[in-house]
Amino acid sequence: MPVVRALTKVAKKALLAPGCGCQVSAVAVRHVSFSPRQVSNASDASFHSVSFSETDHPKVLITGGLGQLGVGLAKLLRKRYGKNNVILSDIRKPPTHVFHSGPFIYSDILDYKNLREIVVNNRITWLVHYSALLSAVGEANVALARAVNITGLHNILDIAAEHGLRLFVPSTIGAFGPTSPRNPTPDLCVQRPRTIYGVSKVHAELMGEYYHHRYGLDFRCLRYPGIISADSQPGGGTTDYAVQIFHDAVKTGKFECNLKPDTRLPMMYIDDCLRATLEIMEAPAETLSMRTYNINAMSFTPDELVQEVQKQLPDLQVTYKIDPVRQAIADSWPMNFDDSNARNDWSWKHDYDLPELVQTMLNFIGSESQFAQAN
Ligand SMILES: NC(=O)C1=CN([C@@H]2O[C@H](COP(=O)(O)OP(=O)(O)OC[C@H]3O[C@@H](n4cnc5c(N)ncnc54)[C@H](O)[C@@H]3O)[C@@H](O)[C@H]2O)C=CC1
Ligand SMILES: CC(=O)[C@H](N)C(=O)O
Repeated sequence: MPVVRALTKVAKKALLAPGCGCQVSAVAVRHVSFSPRQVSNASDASFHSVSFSETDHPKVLITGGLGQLGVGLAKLLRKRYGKNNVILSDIRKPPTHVFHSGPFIYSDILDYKNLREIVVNNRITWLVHYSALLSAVGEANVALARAVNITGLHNILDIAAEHGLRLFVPSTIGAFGPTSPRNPTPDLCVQRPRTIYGVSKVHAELMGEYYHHRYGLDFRCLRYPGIISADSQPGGGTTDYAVQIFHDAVKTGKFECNLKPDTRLPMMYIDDCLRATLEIMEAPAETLSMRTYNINAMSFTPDELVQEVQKQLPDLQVTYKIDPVRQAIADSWPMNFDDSNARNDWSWKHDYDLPELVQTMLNFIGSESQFAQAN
């Protein structure tokens, strides 16, 4: 598969480069007057939150923008800030409609110099860091997940701190583990995830908060539940079944589920997720009592989802063939997410519960499939 080959090549390059972290450090120290790696004591901390004036539009860069979430986020942000103020980037080739919908640029987050050029040349003020390997693909390629999710994040943090960017990095329900309280899971509790994905996301939360306190980096982070979208495909996670069921139900009337029928996980419709992202990015700093928030909308099991879909498509046939890797991951994740801090601090509120989600997904995929048949 070309994408997998490209990713593996990138990872090998990063991992085999002599002291790949040190190379980045050398670049930062040589060319930048202020670098987190140069600041020797807290009183010198001199990275101030964006010189961005609230009356100006931000200039946004989205990394890993061709995955499940990036294209939708770019569409939302472009509507608000103008088409040319939001740049999508990825290491993959964009489909034609994405390429023509606004600025797209190649960016490998493991290439620090290239990242810095993009930020400088485009006068970026906000960075949304979406590049990652998700939970299931991460377990299948730990070395690559470590490079992209951890080394890549280090590059992003340094670039954001050096250039005074507002930085958004999503975390996940996967940042919790079997020893966390699971029903519900609060913002602050034991976090001992058992996947490289989860470990890298806890690392991202802690590093972002550290850079915020140490260097004044304007770091903002939401822990997303499993995200469900109709017009973009998930990238290899544990919650992917909750997207696939809609496509299979409409196209074949049959669905094989890879999680047990009673596996309960927090989930959210993509529109709520993207709106939450916009809201946390726009929230005045003084409303944020924390820098990493849980957000939630609903929580369901495969069995409950099937029952809701069958209200619309009663002939849907469902079988279960459990994937042991995904099942073990799901069994260690939150069942319900406590997002009361987000609701109190910056008035987070979801719009979609399970019935609206199912109706919206079936309407979208159904009309798309009718259109395809007619053409
Ligand atoms: N989709 C979901 O259900 C959830 C997503 N998130 C987080 O949201 C973010 C976006 O998620 P998705 O869009 O679903 O992910 P995805 O897996 O669909 O897309 C990730 C993108 O990162 C790109 N990428 C990989 N290596 C790269 C590199 N070296 N340089 C630049 N780009 C690279 C890939 O080409 C891909 O387009 C991720 O950080 C993920 O952890 C968190 C919780 C739930
Ligand atoms: C919840 C997530 O972070 C993602 N969808 C995954 O299942 O890995």
